Amino acid sequence: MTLAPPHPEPSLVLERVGLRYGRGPEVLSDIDLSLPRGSFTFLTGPSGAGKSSLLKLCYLELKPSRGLIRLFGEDVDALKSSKVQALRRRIGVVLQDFRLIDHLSVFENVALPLRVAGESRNSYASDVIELLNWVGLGHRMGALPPTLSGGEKQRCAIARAVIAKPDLLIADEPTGNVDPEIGARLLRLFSEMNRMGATVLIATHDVGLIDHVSARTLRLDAGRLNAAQVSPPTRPGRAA
Ligand SMILES: Nc1ncnc2c1ncn2[C@@H]1O[C@H](COP(=O)(O)OP(=O)(O)OP(=O)(O)O)[C@@H](O)[C@H]1O
Repeated sequence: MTLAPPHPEPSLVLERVGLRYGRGPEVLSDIDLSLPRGSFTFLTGPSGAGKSSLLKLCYLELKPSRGLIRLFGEDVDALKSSKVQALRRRIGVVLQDFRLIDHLSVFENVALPLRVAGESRNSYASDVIELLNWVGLGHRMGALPPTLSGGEKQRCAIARAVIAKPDLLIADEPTGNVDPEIGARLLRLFSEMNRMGATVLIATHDVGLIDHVSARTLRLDAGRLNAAQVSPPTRPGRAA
């Protein structure tokens, strides 16, 4: 029998991280952040505080100007780029600009992480269809992204982020373009991923979202992270 280590390595650790764009001022300063494995964290803060920039550091789209990032126990700075790419494939990401591939259908966009992982269409088709039905895109499976509404693009991006059951799920305003009912449904999806073991980090202005799940909430103000607090759900049970 193999016993789990008493203190498993956090999914992500940032130590004294700072970020500046080019020669501009530091937009993030002295960020200390640890995401324990299987944790659920919300990131809030006013527009321009640096939430999107911090998420981009977390999924290694940006390099910090100073400080250290450890992802899944690995010091990112010391890794070869092939290893960095392998670590990034363990992250599901939902970005504000969605980054869907315009010439691939909704189905193909969502299936892409599985295709890249070498799975055959036969093995994943029913999972992709089930997930698309769950996010309310069952009727748009053959559509190309440029023909989708903002909310449909967002749901497609979320489905793509979760289809491969990532170890770490990072989402930037994932309910920004949908009505409250669909927002609650999407939050259920994130909660379910978390229940299955994924570490979840969501940046949001949506206080309603935060109120519906028991999670740690971090606040960014002018590029600095404030002490954590745990927000119990205002309603009993898990996500709405
Ligand atoms: N590519 C870039 N080049 C230069 N400055 C940038 C770039 N991206 C963001 N910034 C600056 O970094 C700061 C933080 O921006 P960021 O988008 O991370 O904030 P945010 O909290 O996500 O804002 P919002 O809630 O409006 O999305 C802002 O001052 C912004 O102007």
